[in-house]
Amino acid sequence: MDASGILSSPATWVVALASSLYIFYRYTTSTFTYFSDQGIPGPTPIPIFGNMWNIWKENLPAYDLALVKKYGKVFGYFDGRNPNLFITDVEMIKAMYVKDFDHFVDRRSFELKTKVMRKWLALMNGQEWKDVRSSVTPAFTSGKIKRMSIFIKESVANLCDRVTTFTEKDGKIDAKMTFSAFTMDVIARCAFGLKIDTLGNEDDPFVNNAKFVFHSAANKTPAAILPFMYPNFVSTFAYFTEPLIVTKEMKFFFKLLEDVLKDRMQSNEKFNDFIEAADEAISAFTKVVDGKTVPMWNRETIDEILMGQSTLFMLAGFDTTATTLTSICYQLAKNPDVQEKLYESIVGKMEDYEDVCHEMVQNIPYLEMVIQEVLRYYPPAVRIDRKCTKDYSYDNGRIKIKKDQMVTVPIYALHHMEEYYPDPEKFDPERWSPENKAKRSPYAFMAFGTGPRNCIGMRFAMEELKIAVSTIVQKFRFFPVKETPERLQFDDGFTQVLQPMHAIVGIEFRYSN
Ligand code: HEM
Repeated sequence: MDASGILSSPATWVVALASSLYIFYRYTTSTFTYFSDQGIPGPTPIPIFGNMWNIWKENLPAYDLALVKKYGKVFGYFDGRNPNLFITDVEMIKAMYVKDFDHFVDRRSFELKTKVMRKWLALMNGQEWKDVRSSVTPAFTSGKIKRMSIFIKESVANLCDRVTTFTEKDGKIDAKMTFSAFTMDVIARCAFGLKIDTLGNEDDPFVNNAKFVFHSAANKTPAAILPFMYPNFVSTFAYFTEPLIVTKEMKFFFKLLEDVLKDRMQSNEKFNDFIEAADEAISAFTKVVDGKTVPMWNRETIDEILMGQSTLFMLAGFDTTATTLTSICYQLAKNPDVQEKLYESIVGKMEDYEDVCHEMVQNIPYLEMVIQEVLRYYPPAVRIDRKCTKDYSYDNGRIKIKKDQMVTVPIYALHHMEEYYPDPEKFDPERWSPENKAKRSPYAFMAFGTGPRNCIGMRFAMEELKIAVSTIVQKFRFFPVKETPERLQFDDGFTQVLQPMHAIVGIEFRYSN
């Protein structure tokens, strides 16, 4: 038979198809003995999906907790064909996220090519990440945050007006909606230099575009897990895949910032916001070339880095902080003793101050304890990960981690482990008294991550939370109403940030108001 005869034979096509399927099958399953060869337990993976089949329909916090309960503190998991070691062992967390950080500098990344997003700190790798992180860090010093606290206070004043209206009209609030409007207002002011009436104006393009960016329906479809299972596919076919991530709503914010930066170039005004602080910090970052100290980047690159961090500020800071405030409000409604004790602590501190301000919120131990317990109970980021950048061995070779392997800490599950937090489903701020805190490893609390790649916005977030809580708890009292759920529920789906649902609580003015 000649070549054309062979090609047209059905048998050839059957063999070719069967061989392709076999090769594909082998490709998607060839890694599946990676953990069992090391004696590490874990759920059984299936071809193509690994352990991620149906995860987009799950409730991620409950899913992770069930895995930890079943397989223990160290287990193997597969994102598609990619091994991912899940750890809730505090010594391992310390080793990989802090002590041997130089093996785990990177986070999972999708190598985006789109301008601005490719400069997002959260997605950058290696030396580039180190440079940008070092250059942006001075924008988050206590002094810079104090300057930005003025904007937070203005937004809190708007929040109180809005809550007053709800109190008079309905006697209850939808906490997530109310606090989302507030955190968006803070971000518009601090990261975009804009004073928009976010709280009152639902038609504002800033609000509408942000809503779309944050409430992507894709989290509940298999599309959400594609970049996790096959990141190289997403990078290789970036032309087709990136428009799914870089939507026109996202581009709205890039354009907005570009315009803000252009305006600022022509102005000598001082703004005291994040853009200004970050611009100063990034522009001042230097390198040494031929013995001479010169700026690290040219103006064009500085603008791109700046826009990257401002848009990331919005993505990383909006929902996380709104979810935390919602959870605080819910727990105060459900725990009146805690609420009263918090009220007394804040009012006691106010004796030395005319108004809630940066200095006033710095040292209120019980406020800190309540926020810590809320972040323990409901950590907004469900999981964090690191990518191994150089082969690594733990505990004298008992566990081997190869370059490119992922290591994940399921934060929600870690925070609900009996071993670290006895009676973990009990909301108890006393866990954070200095004596109780000293008994526990600091690595059992990961709400802001840990090590050199932890949350860069942590101090800003804490400032925002403390100013908002200190102000509203003095004026209002929260309590459960018939719509308040027995347990706070979170939306299903492969979401990176907890999404509280039906967080309706009653609200009344304090008598002293
Ligand atoms: C309650 C509020 C917040 C929580 C719970 C939170 C939590 C986290 C967590 C868990 C991480 C990963 C850390 C790790 O991998 O070790 C992270 C990273 C990050 N967060 Fe936050 N965050 C909050 C607010 C903010 C705010 C307000 C900003 C911006 C000002 C921000 C900016 C970032 C950035 C840029 C990163 C990536 C850092 C890097 O890769 O170097 N976050 N955050």
